[in-house]
Amino acid sequence: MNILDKIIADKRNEVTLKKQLISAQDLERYPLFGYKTNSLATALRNSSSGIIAEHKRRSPSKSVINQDLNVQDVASGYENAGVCGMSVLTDGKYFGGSLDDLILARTSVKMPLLRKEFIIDEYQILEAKAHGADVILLIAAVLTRDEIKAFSELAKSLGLDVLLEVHNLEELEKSIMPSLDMLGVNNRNLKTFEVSTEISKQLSEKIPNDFVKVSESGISSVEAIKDLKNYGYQGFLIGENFMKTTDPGKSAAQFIQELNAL
Ligand SMILES: O=C(O)c1ccccc1NCC(=O)[C@H](O)[C@H](O)COP(=O)(O)O
Repeated sequence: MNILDKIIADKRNEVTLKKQLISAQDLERYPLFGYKTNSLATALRNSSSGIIAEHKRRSPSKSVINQDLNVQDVASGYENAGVCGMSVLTDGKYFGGSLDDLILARTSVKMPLLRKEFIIDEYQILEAKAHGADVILLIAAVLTRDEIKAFSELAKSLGLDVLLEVHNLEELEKSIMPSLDMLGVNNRNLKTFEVSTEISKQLSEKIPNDFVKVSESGISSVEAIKDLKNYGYQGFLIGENFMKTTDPGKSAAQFIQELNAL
């Protein structure tokens, strides 16, 4: 069983339990459910840097990255640095995140927030909305085309943007549909955990121009971004490179300064 299969098996149990505790109707009564969302896709189209900075305490590939920081400080630091949006990992078991992190980030910043989660049920989309997200992630590797369609249409009806993530051409070809806003190529091989932006480059010409192209994972240099921009990428999801430092906001600010100077 690869890591994604393990995460999804645990997630199915987690969602079943959560649904018994809080109903979908209850989620719709949460104060943040009515929050007016901001489009990440629009922010990326209008940005020169295109950075989506992630809050990531730990991961299956790196174990502990940084457990000492306050999510509100990280969020404010990223916003002050001028990133386009923030990704907040809400999985607890594998990434040390939570929905509380999402709420805390929401109360600290106005920029678009991505709920970075392994979504396998419409319930989690309502949860994302109820906890202040602007964007959800859908992972093609763990969803059927019918699920991608139903989940993305639900998200759009709630005013959420949808980032669809793929790892290969097969996943990309099965997923393309108008209810998606951004197509993300994940550079991390989930079998070996190796990262290479080559896959983003290879798939770039297969992604129709109607979607904002996002390259995800393993990005640690401004040169890599310059290179990816030549392949049409407008969004760059960066976690570990900022989170491994004592001040992720400051690291993001320096990174953006370097990028602008290229
Ligand atoms: O990061 C992992 O080890 C990982 C393992 C299994 C599934 C997903 C995983 N990461 C989620 C992400 O997509 C990344 O956190 C995100 O793209 C940022 O990546 P990085 O800049 O390399 O931290």
